[in-house]
Amino acid sequence: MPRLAANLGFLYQEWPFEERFAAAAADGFKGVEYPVPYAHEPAWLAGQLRAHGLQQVLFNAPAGGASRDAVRRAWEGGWRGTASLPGEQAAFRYGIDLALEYAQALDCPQIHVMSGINPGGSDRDRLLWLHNLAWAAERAAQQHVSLLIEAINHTDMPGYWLHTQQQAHAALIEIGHPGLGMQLDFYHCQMTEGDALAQLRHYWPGGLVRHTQIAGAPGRHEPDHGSLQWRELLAFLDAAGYQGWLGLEYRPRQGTRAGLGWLRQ
Ligand SMILES: O=C(O)[C@@H](O)C(=O)CO
Ligand SMILES: [Mg+2]
Repeated sequence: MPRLAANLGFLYQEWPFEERFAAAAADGFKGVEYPVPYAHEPAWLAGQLRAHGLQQVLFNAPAGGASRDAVRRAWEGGWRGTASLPGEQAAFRYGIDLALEYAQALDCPQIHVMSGINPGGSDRDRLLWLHNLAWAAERAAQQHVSLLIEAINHTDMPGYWLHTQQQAHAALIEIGHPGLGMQLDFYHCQMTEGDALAQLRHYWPGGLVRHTQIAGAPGRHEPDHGSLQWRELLAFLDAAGYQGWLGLEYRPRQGTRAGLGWLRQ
């Protein structure tokens, strides 16, 4: 079984965000991830991690905005990253630098960089995306932080630029920066490509999968609800010697603790 990280943006919603660290630690988690840390000061978040013996495994670069206030409002305002968006390069660079500040404070080795809602984006937008990622990867590497990209399905996030594994891997190979890797979310993969296990088998040899996330598909509930071959996926990662984390990024059907039973199966 890979190391498991509780995604505090999805799990433990019975508790206010401020209390989710304690709740996750009480259930035995050693790692946490969440998409949006920017409503809290890095020192406070670092204190929570220390107090509860947790490791910060992943968080997202800002979804948008070129100031602290704008960053705090970005997710609610519908932004989902700026990496492929023309006219947003100032926000993109501001966001990367802010994320790197948080990564230092939280001792977090990797950051997810979202590409943005860009339906019908052009070849030029693709070049911008690659250019932005290359710039950001180099900047992050100076601080020993890796950047990750994740394909997100269009049912949950219509118009999201990066939505297939093929698109992600082609971009990573083209950029060729060692500090850039793949966040393979089995839920999104199952929703888009239909067979997450086949995709994992296909792309694993490229060595670009650095982080994984899981939820049942469809529904995005516990992994044992739906068509995801979660046992086979976990067995594959074990057999392949996967050293990364598996983020539990699902909406529990009837409470987080009641829903942890699939892990004991
Ligand atoms: O899958 C997801 O939704 C997340 O991993 C994320 O970072 C964007 O919402
Ligand atoms: Mg995900």
